[in-house]
Amino acid sequence: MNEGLPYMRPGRVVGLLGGSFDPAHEGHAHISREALKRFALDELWWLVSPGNPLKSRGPAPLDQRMARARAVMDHPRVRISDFEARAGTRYTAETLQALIRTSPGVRFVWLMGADNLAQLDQWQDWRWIMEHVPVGVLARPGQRIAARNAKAADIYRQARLHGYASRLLARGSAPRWCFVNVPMVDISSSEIRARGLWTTRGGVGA
Ligand SMILES: Nc1ncnc2c1ncn2[C@@H]1O[C@H](COP(=O)(O)OP(=O)(O)OP(=O)(O)O)[C@@H](O)[C@H]1O
Ligand SMILES: O=C(O)c1ccc[n+]([C@@H]2O[C@H](COP(=O)([O-])O)[C@@H](O)[C@H]2O)c1
Repeated sequence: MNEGLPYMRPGRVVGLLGGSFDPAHEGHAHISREALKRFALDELWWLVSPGNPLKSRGPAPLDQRMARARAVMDHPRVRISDFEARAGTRYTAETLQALIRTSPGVRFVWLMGADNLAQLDQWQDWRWIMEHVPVGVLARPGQRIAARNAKAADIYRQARLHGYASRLLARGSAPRWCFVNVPMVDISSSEIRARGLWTTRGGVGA
């Protein structure tokens, strides 16, 4: 049972971009295209979260966030998935365990923007994540210093792969992570919400 995700042959490399996507925007699409190239991914799956465990405010309804995500990211190698809601997982470590169980032999890479690297040490079982899944981090405006000072980056400094070798990220075993300095797109979901372009009940604002 793969909870709605496609069958992937063992050995294929799948990047996972988890997020609230409340709403999805061009920044997500941009880092996805960059990640496909920079980390030599075969596919990339957006995991539209039922809700970030660290955020107190609940996001817009999942079906509306999924619909917006599909409209923003139309790419033959990117899939938009509600795997976490289907599998009943919320924490990333649990989600990764479920994915590894359902897709044996597939090489997963966890992807995130630099802001999330700075907070990674607050995630549930974050060391398990680092020890089991390679992590690709993409530059985000204003987050360079926070990412550089991240506790996770310091603890796992020996496991860091240089940006120029990013295409090898999934070719070795964890712990292994890589920060890539991609061109940056300065946009966030919170800014879109603040401008009233996405209502808290979902959908495009009036
Ligand atoms: N403009 C961007 N540049 C780089 N990474 C980004 C960008 N926007 C989002 N990301 C990354 O995409 C993932 C999902 O992001 P998320 O859905 O939380 O969007 P967000 O814009 O960060 O939302 P919010 O403003 O509500 O925190 C996270 O890993 C985040 O770091
Ligand atoms: O597992 C955790 O403890 C955890 C804590 C915070 C965030 N995450 C995940 O990080 C991803 C980005 O979250 P967000 O809300 O910043 O888009 C999303 O997949 C979340 O489920 C996971």
